[in-house]
Amino acid sequence: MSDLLRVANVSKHFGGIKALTDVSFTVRKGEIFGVIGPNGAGKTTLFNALTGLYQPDTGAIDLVGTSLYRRKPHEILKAGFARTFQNIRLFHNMTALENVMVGRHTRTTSGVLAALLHTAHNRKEERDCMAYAQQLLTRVGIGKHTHTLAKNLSYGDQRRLEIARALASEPKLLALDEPAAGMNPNEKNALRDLMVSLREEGLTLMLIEHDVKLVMGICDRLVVLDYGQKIAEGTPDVVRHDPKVIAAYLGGEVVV
Ligand SMILES: Nc1ncnc2c1ncn2[C@@H]1O[C@H](COP(=O)(O)OP(=O)(O)OP(=O)(O)O)[C@@H](O)[C@H]1O
Repeated sequence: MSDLLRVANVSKHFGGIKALTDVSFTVRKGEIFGVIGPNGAGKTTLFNALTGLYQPDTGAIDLVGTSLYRRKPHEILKAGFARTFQNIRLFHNMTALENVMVGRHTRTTSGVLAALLHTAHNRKEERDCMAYAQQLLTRVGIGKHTHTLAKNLSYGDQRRLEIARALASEPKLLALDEPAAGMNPNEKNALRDLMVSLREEGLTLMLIEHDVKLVMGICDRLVVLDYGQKIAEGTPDVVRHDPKVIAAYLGGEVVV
């Protein structure tokens, strides 16, 4: 498998807090790559630093040869790196379909003027965009909620809608920040099936997840953070038997 994302020596400090120190790893094309670690380990800070929400202090971040280091979030999205958020960020008073259509607009070409003038090109693009958004809603399992306002969807469905919106930008890499948080066991199973099928279609996924069983069951490889530093990297089998990981997690027991 070829390398998709190369992260080298990324650090991010907040005043005296070393949220990330010299974190390096590589995500390979077509894998599900987990990022785990205890609370406060730096997982979300890492996603924020990779996707432009935080400016890293040092390091290098490359997505198939394009540097994402200190680029703006919309530039990173356009380069092919989409994400979801730990605290769901949807347009609550817009329908599910409209939320996904917003996500699609990074890949449409009509400018503001064409939209105002309602040109033929603009109308066709909107129709295509709507059809594509509808397909994605079906793809993530909420096709019947097309016209439901985001705020009226169940928690699990809101998380799926976030995934559909991220997919609408046709990313090479999709980072999911705790997608299973608040989901019941059935919803988690559906989410796992969705992630596996996305990988089968060739998408590369990064996953922050507290459900260690889920993450160990689905990830090809993982990186483990503790106090902002990488303490382990490898397959689930390698990671779960790593003494540093065992100590960081449970103070002595093998991780699931
Ligand atoms: N904007 C910020 N300002 C100051 N400190 C921050 C900021 N963001 C994160 N931190 C600190 O950085 C450290 C890492 O936090 P982060 O949220 O990345 O951890 P995490 O591994 O995602 O935790 P959790 O599993 O609880 O979500 C913590 O000590 C946190 O308080």
